[in-house]
Amino acid sequence: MPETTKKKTTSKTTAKKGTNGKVGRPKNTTSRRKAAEPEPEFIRSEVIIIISFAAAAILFLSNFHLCGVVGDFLRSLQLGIFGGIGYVAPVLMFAGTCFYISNRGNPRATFKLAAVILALISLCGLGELLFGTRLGAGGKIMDIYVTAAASGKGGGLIGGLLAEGLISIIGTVGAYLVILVLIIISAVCITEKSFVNLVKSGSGKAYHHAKENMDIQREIHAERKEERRRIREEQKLRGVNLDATKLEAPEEYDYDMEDEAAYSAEAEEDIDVHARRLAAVSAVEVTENRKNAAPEVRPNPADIFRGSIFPKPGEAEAAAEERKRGENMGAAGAFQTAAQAVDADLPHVYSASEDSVPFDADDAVPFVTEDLWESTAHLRSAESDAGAFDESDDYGTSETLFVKKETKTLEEMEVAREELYPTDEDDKGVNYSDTFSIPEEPKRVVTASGKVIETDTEALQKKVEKKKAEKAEKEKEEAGDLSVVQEIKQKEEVVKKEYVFPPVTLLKKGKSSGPFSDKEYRETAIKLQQTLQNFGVGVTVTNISCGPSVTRYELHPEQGVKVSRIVGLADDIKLSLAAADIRIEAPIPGKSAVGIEVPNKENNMVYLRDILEAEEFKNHASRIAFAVGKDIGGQVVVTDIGKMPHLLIAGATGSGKSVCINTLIMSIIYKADPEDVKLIMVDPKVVELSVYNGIPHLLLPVVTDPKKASGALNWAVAEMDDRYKKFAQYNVRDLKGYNAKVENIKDIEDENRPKKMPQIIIIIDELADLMMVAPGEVEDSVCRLAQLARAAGIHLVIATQRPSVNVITGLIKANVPSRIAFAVSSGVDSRTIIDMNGAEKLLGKGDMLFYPSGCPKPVRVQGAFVSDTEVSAVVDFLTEQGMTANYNPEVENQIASAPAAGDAKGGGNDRDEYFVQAGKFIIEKDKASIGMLQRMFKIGFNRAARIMDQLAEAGVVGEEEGTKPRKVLMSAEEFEELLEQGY
Ligand SMILES: Nc1ncnc2c1ncn2[C@@H]1O[C@H](COP(=O)(O)OP(=O)(O)OP(=O)(O)O)[C@@H](O)[C@H]1O
Repeated sequence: MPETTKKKTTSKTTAKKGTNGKVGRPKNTTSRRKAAEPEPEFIRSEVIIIISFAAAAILFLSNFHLCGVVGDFLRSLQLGIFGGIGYVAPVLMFAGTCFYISNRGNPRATFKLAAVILALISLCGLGELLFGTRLGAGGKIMDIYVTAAASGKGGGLIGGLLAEGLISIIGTVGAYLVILVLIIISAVCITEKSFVNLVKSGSGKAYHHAKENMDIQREIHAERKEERRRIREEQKLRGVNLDATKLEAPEEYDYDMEDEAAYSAEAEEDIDVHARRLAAVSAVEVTENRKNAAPEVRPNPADIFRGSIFPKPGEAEAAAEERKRGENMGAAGAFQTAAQAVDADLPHVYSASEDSVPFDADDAVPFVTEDLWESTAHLRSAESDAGAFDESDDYGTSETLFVKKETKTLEEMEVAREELYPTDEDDKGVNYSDTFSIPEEPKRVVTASGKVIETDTEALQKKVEKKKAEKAEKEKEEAGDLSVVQEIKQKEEVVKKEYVFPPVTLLKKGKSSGPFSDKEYRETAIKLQQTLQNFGVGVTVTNISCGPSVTRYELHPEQGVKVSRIVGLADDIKLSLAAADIRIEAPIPGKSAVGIEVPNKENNMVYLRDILEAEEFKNHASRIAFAVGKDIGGQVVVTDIGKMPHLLIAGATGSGKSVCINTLIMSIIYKADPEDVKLIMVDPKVVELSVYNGIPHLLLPVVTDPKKASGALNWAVAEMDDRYKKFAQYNVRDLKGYNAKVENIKDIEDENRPKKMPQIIIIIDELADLMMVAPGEVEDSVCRLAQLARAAGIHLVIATQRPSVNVITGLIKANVPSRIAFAVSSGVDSRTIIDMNGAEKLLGKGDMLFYPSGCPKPVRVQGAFVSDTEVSAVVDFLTEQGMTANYNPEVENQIASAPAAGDAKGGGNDRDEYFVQAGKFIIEKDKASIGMLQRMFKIGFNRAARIMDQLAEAGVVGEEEGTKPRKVLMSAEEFEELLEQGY
């Protein structure tokens, strides 16, 4: 009985509490309590952190015997449990506590904390394996604790348990492996960085390093080749018949190995050099026999190394033949052939070469030994006597003659090359006249093959001098030009800073939308069905697509239901759903359903960053991809401006046009290099696009003056014509073809080489302002560009808030096939933009009907949003990186010098060409109105006003009278008279 009473009392109290808490208490008390609620939680966290800090400090200091008896006990406890890790355990514990408290409730933080604990345990295990004392047979686990507590070594009790356990199961090596794996796993979990990628990037770097080395090798190889070619040419100048001296190393063999793979080429090269040098050594002997016949002709050092001069008569031919036979043998064959040529003289040296196939660059080195040098000493001395080989020359020493195996590093290779070819001071040229004396009198020169050539020395001397003078003059000229060229180049270099794409982190990321409320959509669908049913229209809702700002319900009408009946019930549906506005798409293109678009209760913004990060944008092939927004199904919409090829954006003020243009420009900034895409921005509103001034994509500063704008359009027309001429010249059809062709041109040098052309996008924010100033001209330019510029890679993006027919004229409309309609006030405006109703039902704030060319019907899209702050951040990033605009002065000048719009036909102070007609018209109508002139002659306000002033000056009309029209002061006859007088 007492128990029952107690229960009752409890329940009563609970009930009371509930009542008091929720309803009974006055409102202000509740709100005060709500405000006070976070306090206990906050205080608790603070207290825990402070206490854990104090505990950690005591534990830490204990490790260093700073906390008395208790401290000593704590020390032995920590070291006994964690071993060496015990020294840092208090710090880790404190950090862990703080981390846990600040991330309470976050499962990811808990997971990370677990990973840290795992790492701690694994480290203890590793410490024990490395520094701990092993338990022998019969050893107790507590022995580890005692040892660790005393010495602080190893991994303590935890490490001991882990290490001993693992060793007993999988042995010591296994234990190491498992513990390392555990450490790596915990590191991956803590850092969330991929270990595999780390290894990959490491090996990638090694690969790149090797590749770079290979490239350098290749360059050196090319340099050598060039050097030899030059030396050969110089030799020709000296009058030595190379045809006759090329017997040992004919050109096609020696120098025409253009296409070999770099490494094998290098190997062949080395082998080749050895072979030729050896042949040279043998040639020395031969030369001795000829000494009397041609005493003055000394071999070019380079030729000695090539082994091309003075082979034994007949031997060279044999070698050439041999080589022909063994052409496919590659370097090894070459080496053998050369070796065979001297084999008879040096059998003891070359015996090693017999088993040298397959041949290898490294293998080649030992063949040319110091022994060989010693053994050929007699030959050299003979040659040196003959004056054909001088040891004192820097090319003749044993160190330089042989390429040693040690000359492997790049610098050493370079040094060796310098030594081998001392004449290689490219800039100075090869000065043979200093090295070799040219005979005073005509001489008979005997070439290697035994040919006798009569050389006219004087002529030769003159030739050399002439060549030298020519060269000096050329150098002088070049030096003169150089400063200018350098200046230009420097400028170009400054400008050609590599474009760094701004990081997407500069943009705001959208929050993930709340969970899809299935129930709510179902209810709306049922309501829809019910409403239509009430009017006798049977439909079934077949699909619901939920977009960022509207949801589309797809209805399938029953047999015999007319689509027009559903459309006619739009207002009733609106009423029953209590929706601000609905749009009916009847039928949905490509579906046998009618779509009813109902605005969402909550409008989810589509942030530009979300679209830029989407695969659709990232993987889009076009450089001028435009991140439009998300469609009704929440799918990312990305389009190619190049395919549009021109775009008209129209909508009432505040509907989102400027934001749309910003997203378009930002898409280009994030996708295209300024080398490939250039922008021209026309912003008569001044404030909208000026923020972009300075970005590298701009071809000229943002044009804010409407008069200059028509100049910019005229420039674009001229550029388009120019491009077409170039296309015709290169026989291509469009920009893509032209750029591809230009890229493949190889035979034209850099300066004259035609440059690749960028795509140009002309963005006009407010066409109406331009059309006011110079309607005729602007319309003409826009139409010309729109008709023809697609293939030339010039695209127009035109925005206007006045979708009236005198701004978006029929001509412009016909030539700008892609449209974006934002919210407009009437169906008439909607029809002006997209030739159908619908835009008047849009919700504003980026809600658009996107109607690209080739699409049968417009698609409803919620435009991406980018704020002015984000735009500024991106522009600042580009300018801070030094990527500023390199405005084209040519374009600027052209635009500045273009006649101001409106003046084009009028001309300065002169009488306007419409003066006479305007005078007659005004007299005839007896009404002097500027607007009337504008309409009649299809001219801008400025021009019409100027004509009126001229008429007033001539006395045809009176002075201005405020808002009243001017008086007409002349009759038709009087005006005729005036004209006859030559006015
Ligand atoms: N895609 C969008 N998502 C969300 N809000 C948007 C979006 N586009 C525009 N808005 C909102 O609408 C406002 C007006 O946009 P915007 O300045 O682009 O209009 P506009 O059509 O250019 O107007 P005007 O013709 O007067 O310059 C913006 O400040 C912004 O708050």
